[in-house]
Amino acid sequence: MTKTTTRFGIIGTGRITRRLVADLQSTDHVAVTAIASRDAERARWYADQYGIENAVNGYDQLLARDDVDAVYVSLPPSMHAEWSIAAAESGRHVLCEKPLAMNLEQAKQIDTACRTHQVRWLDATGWLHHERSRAFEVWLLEQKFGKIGHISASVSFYEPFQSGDHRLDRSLGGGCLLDLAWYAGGLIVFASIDDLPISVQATAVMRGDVPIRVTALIKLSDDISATLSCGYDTATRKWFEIAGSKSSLICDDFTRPWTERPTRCWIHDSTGSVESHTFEGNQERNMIERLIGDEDLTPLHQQALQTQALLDAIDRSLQQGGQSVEVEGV
Ligand SMILES: NC(=O)C1=CN([C@@H]2O[C@H](COP(=O)(O)OP(=O)(O)OC[C@H]3O[C@@H](n4cnc5c(N)ncnc54)[C@H](OP(=O)(O)O)[C@@H]3O)[C@@H](O)[C@H]2O)C=CC1
Ligand SMILES: O=C1CO[C@H](CO)[C@@H](O)[C@@H]1O
Repeated sequence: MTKTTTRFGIIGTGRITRRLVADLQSTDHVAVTAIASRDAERARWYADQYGIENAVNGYDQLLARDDVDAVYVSLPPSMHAEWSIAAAESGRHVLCEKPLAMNLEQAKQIDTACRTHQVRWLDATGWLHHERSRAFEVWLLEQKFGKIGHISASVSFYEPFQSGDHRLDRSLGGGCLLDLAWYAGGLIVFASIDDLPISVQATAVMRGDVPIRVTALIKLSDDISATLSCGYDTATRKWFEIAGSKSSLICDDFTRPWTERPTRCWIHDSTGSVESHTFEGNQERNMIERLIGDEDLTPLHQQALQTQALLDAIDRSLQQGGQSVEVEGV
């Protein structure tokens, strides 16, 4: 894409839309021209509230407009594939909320539709685009921590759900597996470099048919293991650790949703020395810039598909009573 303005249309008016709209509007070469809701009055309210020129009644009506170059799909997970594919088929670039889809098959369909229609896509997984993640990547590639033995990722928020919250509705993609393990699983995939997850054993705490805590033991190779734990039942926890033969990286704030405050990580070695690093930046703006830029996004697409494959395997293990299952290669 050139440095002309990319005009975004937003589909959905949920909680996260309120946050991302500001990041879209404050990114250079981006304008938000329209927002669509299932409800005309809600679209009007959002448009007025956030200074968006056009309020659109119905998602398909947004795709029929000629002032939209890219679509931000901000809907419950069960609707991500349908509307991302529809956006791609109408020639629009796609920024789809996390989790990319309900499963790997749908995720691949989104990727294929975007390739076929030659549009760019990203899932809106902010942490991947933080300055800190770039530093982690460099450290991993230069083997700063020595030989990796274990990776641990944990994401929890205590959720006193409002009734009707889509996160408690399985048919809409509710539950912490898709919602929160997307973050933790993504981190494990990100940190594993060439040793992608190969098998998984998982257990869950359920509320009705929806997992509200998921814990998984993941094998990356014969000598690398990972643990993942996510839930709605404990206070906020966003923990990530990469333990290597020389040192361990510890980060206690890795998803950093919705704030621009500085974030830290620590590297502990076996002599007891601790190195501290502080990072700043707006991960969401970085993400939007990458989407509208001309960088090859294939590695980020692979990361998303591999994360989705890991979540599929965790789900299969849960359905099989916690048995060890293989992770499909992507
Ligand atoms: N990147 C991040 O940091 C975050 C990402 N998310 C992700 O964003 C997505 C949306 O989450 P969130 O904003 O919390 O969701 P909300 O439930 O607050 O909003 C979802 C929106 O989707 C639309 N919608 C369409 N059909 C339905 C339906 N059947 N039930 C409920 N809503 C429907 C509604 O908009 P309308 O009726 O106006 O059309 C609604 O406002 C999820 O995939 C979630 O995982 C969430 C929080 C943080
Ligand atoms: O991605 C997310 C970040 O935090 C929320 C907790 O309030 C999650 O439920 C959400 O989907």
